[in-house]
Amino acid sequence: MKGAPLAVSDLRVAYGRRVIVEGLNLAPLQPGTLTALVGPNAAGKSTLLRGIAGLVPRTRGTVRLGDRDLLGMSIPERARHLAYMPQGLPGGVALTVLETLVGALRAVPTNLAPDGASAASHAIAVLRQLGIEHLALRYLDRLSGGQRQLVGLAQALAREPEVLLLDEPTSALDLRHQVSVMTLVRETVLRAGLVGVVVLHDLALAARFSDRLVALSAGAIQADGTPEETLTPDLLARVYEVEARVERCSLGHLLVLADAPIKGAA
Ligand SMILES: Nc1ncnc2c1ncn2[C@@H]1O[C@H](COP(=O)(O)OP(=O)(O)OP(=O)(O)O)[C@@H](O)[C@H]1O
Repeated sequence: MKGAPLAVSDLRVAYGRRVIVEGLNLAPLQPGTLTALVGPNAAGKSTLLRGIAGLVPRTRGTVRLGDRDLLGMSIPERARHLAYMPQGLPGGVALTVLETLVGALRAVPTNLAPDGASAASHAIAVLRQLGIEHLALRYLDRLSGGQRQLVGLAQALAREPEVLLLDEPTSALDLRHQVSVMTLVRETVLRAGLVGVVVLHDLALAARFSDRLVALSAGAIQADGTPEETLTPDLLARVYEVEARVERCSLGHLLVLADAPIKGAA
């Protein structure tokens, strides 16, 4: 079990002069919990995730893991603590899935994979967990969108970092894989005591698998609480500009039913 909280304070993330997130504070994200980040298109969810990951130049504010300053670290040092899965894997990579994973593991050695042979067997084990070990020797740029997304997730999970940041890990997946991937992410976060943050558009998935649900719009936090606290018709009207109902299915999971866009909203 690992275990330091992640605290974000007074964060400012900008692309050149275009400020997307300003003065953002997040109450500490606890180890062993999964937080879903939701909000409309262009709300700033990916930007916030990239800012926390230290991937946007000149990001200001503090991102602390326990008493360690993540933004003040060098990139390799930060990579020992944090894994970030972007929305899409870069294209044009003439490597097999296994080579990609072993390369990622060898770039930041951990005690999970201290040498080449153990990196390969650990990589295969992670592929197996995701049900994609049959893709190990396939070339990355010849995979389907969903298969590539699963490989991206395998890369992020393989290192079992203390902080796991996933940007829309299920957007290209079919129903079965959406549920299996979110189950695996949640189990990994709980078992290894990781701080997990996942950007999701599917509010039912977000509600079902997260402990905490943060809603963002215009680069600012609009609600932050348990899924039940955050997902209210009022919040959905304010943030998504939609008339919606929040109900429970026969298994007790929250469902969001969007009825109509609110007239006059953009
Ligand atoms: N590299 C970039 N350079 C300049 N502006 C950017 C860049 N990336 C994103 N933006 C802008 O930042 C704003 C927030 O984008 P971001 O991708 O963070 O939103 P998001 O909430 O993740 O959206 P979506 O749900 O559509 O993926 C948008 O207005 C977008 O146009």
